[in-house]
Formats: sequence, C-alpha cells, structure tokens
Amino acid sequence: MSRNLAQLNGDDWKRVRSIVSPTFTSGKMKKMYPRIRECLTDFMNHLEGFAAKKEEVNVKDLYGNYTMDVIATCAFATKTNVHKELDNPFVVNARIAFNTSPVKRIAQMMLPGFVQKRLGLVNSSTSAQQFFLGSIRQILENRRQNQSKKYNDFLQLLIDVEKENDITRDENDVNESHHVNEGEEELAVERKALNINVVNKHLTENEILAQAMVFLLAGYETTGTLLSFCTYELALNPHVQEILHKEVNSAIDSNGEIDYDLLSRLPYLDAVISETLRLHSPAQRLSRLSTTDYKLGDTGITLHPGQQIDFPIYAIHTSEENYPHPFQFNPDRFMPENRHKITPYTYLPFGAGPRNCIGMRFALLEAKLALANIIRKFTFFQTTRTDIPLRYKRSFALTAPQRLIVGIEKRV
Ligand code: HEM
Repeated sequence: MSRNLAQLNGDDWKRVRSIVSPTFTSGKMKKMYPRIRECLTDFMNHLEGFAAKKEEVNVKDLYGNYTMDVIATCAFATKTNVHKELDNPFVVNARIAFNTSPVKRIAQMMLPGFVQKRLGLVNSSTSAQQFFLGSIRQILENRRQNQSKKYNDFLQLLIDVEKENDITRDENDVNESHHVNEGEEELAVERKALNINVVNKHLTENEILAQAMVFLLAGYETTGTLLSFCTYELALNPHVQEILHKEVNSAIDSNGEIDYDLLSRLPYLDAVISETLRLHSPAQRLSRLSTTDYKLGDTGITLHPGQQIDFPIYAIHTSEENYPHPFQFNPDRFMPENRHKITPYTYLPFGAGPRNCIGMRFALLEAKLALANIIRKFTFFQTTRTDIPLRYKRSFALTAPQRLIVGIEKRV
C-alpha cells in the first residue's frame, strides 16, 4: 500500500505520478462517463422514493453511497448495488474500513508519508483493506487470462498505461471551465517536475493495487462531502437552485441527456460547485516538505531541508481580503465575467502545483453529472432539522458535516 501516490516522495513519486497522470485526462474521463451514468441512474431511482413522499433525507449518507458505487465501478470493476443490497461484500468492507475511523483513514491516504509519520497515522493494514487488495488481485488475474476483452475503467487504464515522454494532458484539459491554477506557467512547472527518465515505464501489480486503494479512500468521502455541502447550500438558497435548474434544462439534448463536453462547461453549474468548494473545502490544508534551502519570496524566511509548511485552505478561502463577504454563498464570484477578480492561488480546494489532486477531473465529472440530473428532477428545501449553522465532525485534515438533513420533493 505504501506505493500509493499520496504517500510516495521524491523520484518514486515522480515516476508513479508521471505514469498515472494520463489516466485522468478528459479523453479518458469521457470513456468512463457511461459507467458513472449507470451508477447515477440507480441513485436517482433511490432518491425518487424519498421525493415522492416529500421526505427529509440525510444527503450525507445518500451521496456517500453514490460516490462509493462510482469508485467501486470505475476503480474496482465491481457494481455494488449499494442502495439496496446492504450486505454486498464491497459495501460491508468499505464501511468497516471507513467506520474504523473514516477521517483518519482518508487522512492516511491524502497526507504525504512524512506528515503521517509525524501524526502517528502509520499502522498495519486492516482486514477490510486485505479484502480490497484480494479483490483487485483476482480481477487482475482474470483480465490477464482474458486479454481480448477491454474495459473502460481505472483498473484497465492502470494496467495499460505506459510512461510517456512529455504529454500528461489532453488538449481539452486546460479548457475545461473549472477555476483552478492551471495556466501555461503551472503546466510548464508540472511538465518539468514529471519529465524524468525512468527504466520501469509500467506500474507493477503492487503499484496498481496501491493506486486503486488510494482512489477509493481519497475519492469516496471527499466527493460525497462536496455534493452534500452543495445540496445544503441549494436548500438554503432557492434562487440559486432555480437559476441552476434553468441552465441545466437548456443543455438537455433530444435524448434527454447532457453531453459530456457541454456538462463540463456549463458556467453556472461550475460556479455553484466552485463556490461550494470555496466555502466548504473538504481538505482543510495543504502540506509541503522542503527538500532544499528555499527562500519564500520576499518574506525573509528561508525553509531548510526537512521543514514542513502548511497552507490553511479554510482561512485563505474565507479571508475578506480574498473574497468580499466571505461567508455568503455567492456562485456569481466564479462566473466567467468575475473570475479575473480572484487572486491566483487563493482558490485551493484541489491544491496547486504538480502535486495537486490527480482525481480533480474525475471528481468534478462525478459531481456535476449528479447535480445536473438531480436538479432537473428534484427540489431541495430547508426543514426544521436542517442544521443552521452546520455541525462538523472533529478532524485535523478533512471538513465533513456530522449529518446533512434537507427535504426533497419531485419537480412538477
Ligand atoms: C471533491 C473531491 C476531492 C477533493 C476536494 C480532493 C482534494 C485533494 C487535495 C486538496 C489534495 C492534495 C493536493 C495538494 O497537496 O496540492 C488531493 C490529493 C489527491 N487526491 Fe484528491 N480530492 C478529491 C477527489 C479525488 C478523487 C475522486 C480521487 C481519485 C479518483 C483523488 C485522488 C487523489 C490523490 C491520488 C491525491 C494525491 C496526489 C499526489 O500526491 O500526487 N481525489 N486531493
């Protein structure tokens, strides 16, 4: 497991990151779209039952089921039927893995190895972890024996991927509408960081296992949390919900679907997601470890090898200096006509630089697809049990609500 991206450092990290990066390009995501769409259909059918009776729902649990189904399908080639089949082995083991101490477990995956050591998070793998490793080994074996069949999932991409010399992006990647620090300068830094010559251009079996595990642990709760916070804000801001509904409706094609390229570029949908990630960033801070003497701009501070520096995302995202009326939920800040007002590097939900979140495009696709389709059919509303203000789980790394109760009804 220690060969996962989040825990590797130095040249080991560079090698694995440069091999794995091409699996997250827009083109590859597009191929997974139908699989994610299937998971969403199951989820929508499940929501339908609550909405028909205009019930209260804890969206935190519901979205957690959807994101688990998606990651199980895309990274473990396992359809979970998570909404109905509560004793499905994947779901049971995932719950054990997460219920042991969810935040700690994800933090183990998301924090670099050196931070984990300092926080005492390094421990032996659990039986649940063994279950997942066993499942992937079995799938890899099956695929090795039946090489003619091709699959559109992460596992297959990780099996097939070979380190490329330079290109780690699709042409389209930079043009997607999400507001992140990914201009020419950043891409050049990334290219430079990952442009190393390596002997082993493929991932080993253990490395494939480790990446699938980190995708599960880093991708399940974070994306579920994003969707939960977003739904909460929509319930509290009905006018935002209506604007979003109108935009989504205008994007539907003759088959009643939203095309992948159009979905990733809907400006208001992206603005709602961006504003949610600003005000409720699942990651609380970013960490970096200095490997050389490094001068911090004109601050007069020099970092020495081995010194760690943390970036407080929540403080940066809610500073009046960076965002006027920072505690107001206002998606307009991220509309194309206003984005230029945002100071570079003050929006950091997915981190920044070559070590940023490799799963960003996947998370955005999964979240946008769900939100767009859900908002077409259902309305969320505040109830007497909706927590205002929100109550959070205690955590040192990830922000997650204790519960997130809202009402849901069908649109007429
Ligand atoms: C809304 C959802 C998500 C959020 C907010 C999020 C946020 C983050 C953040 C803040 C980092 C650290 C970046 C840095 O230090 O600059 C990170 C790293 C990472 N994330 Fe995500 N993430 C999300 C979803 C995902 C998904 C879906 C996956 C995989 C399918 C994923 C896989 C990873 C991995 C592997 C790393 C470590 C990258 C490296 O060290 O090279 N994340 N994520």
